[in-house]
Amino acid sequence: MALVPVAEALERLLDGATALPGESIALMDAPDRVLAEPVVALRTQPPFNASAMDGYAARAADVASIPARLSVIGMAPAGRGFEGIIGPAQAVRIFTGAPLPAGADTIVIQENARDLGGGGIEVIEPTPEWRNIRGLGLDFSKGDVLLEKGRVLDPAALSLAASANHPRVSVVKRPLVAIIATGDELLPPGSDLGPDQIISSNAYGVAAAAASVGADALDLGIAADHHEAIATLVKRAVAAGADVIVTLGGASVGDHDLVHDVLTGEGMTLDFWKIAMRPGKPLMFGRLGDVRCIGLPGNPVASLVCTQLFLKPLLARLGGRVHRQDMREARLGTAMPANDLRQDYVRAVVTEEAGTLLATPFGIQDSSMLRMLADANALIVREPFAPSAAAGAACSVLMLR
Ligand SMILES: Nc1nc2c(c(=O)[nH]1)N[C@H]1C(S)=C(S)[C@@H](COP(=O)(O)OP(=O)(O)OC[C@H]3O[C@@H](n4cnc5c(N)ncnc54)[C@H](O)[C@@H]3O)O[C@H]1N2
Ligand code: MOO
Repeated sequence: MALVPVAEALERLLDGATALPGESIALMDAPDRVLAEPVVALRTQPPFNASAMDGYAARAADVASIPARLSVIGMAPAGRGFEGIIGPAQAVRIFTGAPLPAGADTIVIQENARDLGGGGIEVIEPTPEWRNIRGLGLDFSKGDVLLEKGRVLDPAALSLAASANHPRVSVVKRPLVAIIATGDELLPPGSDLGPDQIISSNAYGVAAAAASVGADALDLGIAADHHEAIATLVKRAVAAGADVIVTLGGASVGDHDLVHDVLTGEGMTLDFWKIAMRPGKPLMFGRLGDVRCIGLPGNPVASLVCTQLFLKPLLARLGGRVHRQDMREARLGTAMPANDLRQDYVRAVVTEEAGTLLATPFGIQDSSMLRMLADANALIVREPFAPSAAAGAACSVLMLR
C-alpha cells in the first residue's frame, strides 16, 4: 500500500469533524470553554441613566456658571435611587452607580463642590449638561448578541455573560479521548521492572496534549499483546462515550501488532494505515461508528509528533476550536542531507539571532529518544524528496514551545 502523504492524511482524519453538541453549564465552570450558542443580552446595561462619579446630581442650567449655590434635598447611593424630583437650585448627594434622579441632567463631582453646612453646597467649577452620566444602555441593550457562537470564554466574555444575566451558558461538549497502551513489555511509572520491561510513557504526553486543546483524556491503562485484552479496553472506551480512541503501539507489521485486527474486529472501518512521515509511518486511522480511532505508533517520539500533527487538530475541531500549528521560517544551523519519500519532522533547537531564527537539528533522530524531544523546541519540516540543504538555507520549523 502506498504511503499516504501527511497533508492528505490530515484531511481524511479531519473530514466531517465538527463541533460536538452543546451542554449547559454554570458560568463558574465555564472558563476557557467554547460557546455552542451565542449569548444574547437578557437585560439592558446600565438599566437606567447612572451616575459615573461620586458627587451631586443637579440641573445643568443651575451649574453652567459659578458660583452656584444649591440645596441638597436627598441622597442616592448605588442600589437605592432618590424618589423625588430635583427642582431649580436643588441637588441630590449621589454616588457612583446610582440612578440619576428625575429633574437632574448633570453630575457635579464632589471635588468641585464645597459643603456650606446646613444642607447647602457651592459648585466651584461650571458643569455642562450630561457630564459624568452613563446613559441607559451605554454598555448593551436587551436582545443584543454579545458573544458569538465559537467564542472561547475568556475572563471578559464570562463577566459579560454574567452581566447580561446568564447564570449558565451553552458550551461545546469537551471531546473525550480514550487512551489505550498496548504491549507486554509495558508497566506504569513507579513499577519494579523485570529485565525485559520498560515504562509505558506515551499516554502521559498524549493526555497533556489533549488537555492543551480543551479535551478530556481517559487513560484506560495497558493492554497485553493479545486480542482479548485490547478488545476489552476498546469496548470500555466505546462504553465510556469516547469521541476518539487512541491506541499506542502495536500499529506496525510485527507478529504482536494486533491493533488493526482488534479494531476492525470491533467494527472499525479503516481509512488509512501508514503515512509518508518520519517519525510516524505506522499511523492508522479509521472510524468505529461515530468514534474516530487513531492508532499511534509505539515509538514515543512518533506517538507525540503524530499527536501534535493529527490528534490536536482533531480534538480542537471536535471542541469547536481553531488550532493552528505554529509554523515559522528559519535558517538551518547545520547542513542537512537530501530527504527520501517521507516528510521528515526533525527534532531541533531554534534560537533567535539578530532577528533571524536559527534551527539546529540534533545529530541523532531515533524515534525512541524522549529526552531529545524534551530538549527540542521545534521540528524542522523537510518535504518529501527535499534536496540537500546547506547551513544557512531557509527552512520551515514547527515550534513546539
Ligand atoms: N519491519 C518493520 N518494522 C517496523 C516498521 C516497519 O515499517 N517495518 N516501522 C517502525 C516504526 S517507524 C515504528 S514507529 C515502530 C512502531 O511500531 P508499533 O506502533 O507497532 O509499536 P510497537 O512495536 O508496539 O512499539 C515500538 C516501540 O515503542 C515502545 N512503546 C510502545 N508503546 C509504548 C508506550 N505506551 N510507552 C512507551 N513506549 C512504548 C515499544 O516498547 C517499542 O520499543 O515500528 C517500527 N518497526
Ligand atoms: O514512526 Mo517510526 O517512529 O518512524 O520510528
